[in-house]
Amino acid sequence: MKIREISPIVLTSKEGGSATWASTMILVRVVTSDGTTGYGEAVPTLRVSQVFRAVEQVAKSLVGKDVERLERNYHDWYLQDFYLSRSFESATAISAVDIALWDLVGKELGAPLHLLLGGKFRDSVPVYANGWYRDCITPEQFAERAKELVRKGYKGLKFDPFGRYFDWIDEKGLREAEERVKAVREAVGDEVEIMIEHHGRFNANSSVEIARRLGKYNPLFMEEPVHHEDVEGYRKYRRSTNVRIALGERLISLKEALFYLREGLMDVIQPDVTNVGGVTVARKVCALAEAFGVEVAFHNAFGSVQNAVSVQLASVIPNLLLLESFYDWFPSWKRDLIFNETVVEDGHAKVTGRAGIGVSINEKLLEELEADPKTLEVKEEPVWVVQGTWK
Ligand SMILES: O=C(O)C(=O)C[C@H](O)[C@H](O)CO
Ligand SMILES: [Mg+2]
Repeated sequence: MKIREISPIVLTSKEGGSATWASTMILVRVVTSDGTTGYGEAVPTLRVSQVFRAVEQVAKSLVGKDVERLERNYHDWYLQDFYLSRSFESATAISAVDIALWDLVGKELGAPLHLLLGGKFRDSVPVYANGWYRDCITPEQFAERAKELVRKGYKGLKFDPFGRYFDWIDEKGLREAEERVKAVREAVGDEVEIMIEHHGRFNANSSVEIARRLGKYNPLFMEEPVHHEDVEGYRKYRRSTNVRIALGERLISLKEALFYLREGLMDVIQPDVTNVGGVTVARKVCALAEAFGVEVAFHNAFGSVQNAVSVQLASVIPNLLLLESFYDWFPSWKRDLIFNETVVEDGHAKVTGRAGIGVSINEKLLEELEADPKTLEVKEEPVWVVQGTWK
């Protein structure tokens, strides 16, 4: 099949998500010469209109090419884009197109993604919850909400207890964070995994102090404790703490993943299929991580197409730790968009057998939700915030 058209589509709705960025999805639709349609998803937390334009740029290099030549298509994008390939917008654009191409190959062969990738290693995917603590401020509110998750069957939950602090944190911030983490730990007991999200926003001194205060609550991992590009900071954090480190949601290429793996800076890698280079690159990152003895916990925070693909990828790799899931905290339109096909039951996501990415798209709803990208710039809040915690 030939690629006939590649179109970016921005979706939003009045029903907001756990933050401004979570109220939007950027889809990419690829239509082939025989009229088949495939879908991918790009990162919505950035400059939405620039991502939109970046997808149009990818279309210039791939329209007319063979759908099935997945590696070759990624290479042809790099050939055209290599001078700017460090651009996050460009990486998320090719990632979204790559996902749509895998969707199309699966539809052409009548095979779900997990079969194209070598078959299921597990029949369902263990997930942890994120996005659940919107408007939780006090330790009691965090604890109450955490108990609700356990009642729903979740065995892992992640949260950012640091409110508005950025780069450094003072005693007041440390105390508030510790009270929240302590309350959650006491609410869920020792059997439930808790993960501490830092959103890559602290300097190493602050993060080391945070680890000293919160390590006693046995977090499964400390996520992005320092700024992503602060390699010396990560080295200092690594030699100064004994907690497990997770990072990876900002990785935008295989070579960048290799750099962090070779430095030994993480115990858990969190590639995001919508920015690391799609399925084509995500599966290579997982294999590389396996060789380094690093476990995978895909970043999975945006929309229901990304979620569907991440469930498929998580079902096939041997070194999966857990898959992140906002699924139960999506605005309902995100679940309706894929006919709610990837429900979470008892802390596990179902692995569907539908051809391609494993879900179908509600085209009627898609038309209703389509928005003008220029109207969706995230203005007032930092992108890490979960609604209501930004006080
Ligand atoms: O889900 C995570 O791990 C996140 O860090 C969520 C982020 O706030 C989201 O991806 C926006 O950057
Ligand atoms: Mg994160």
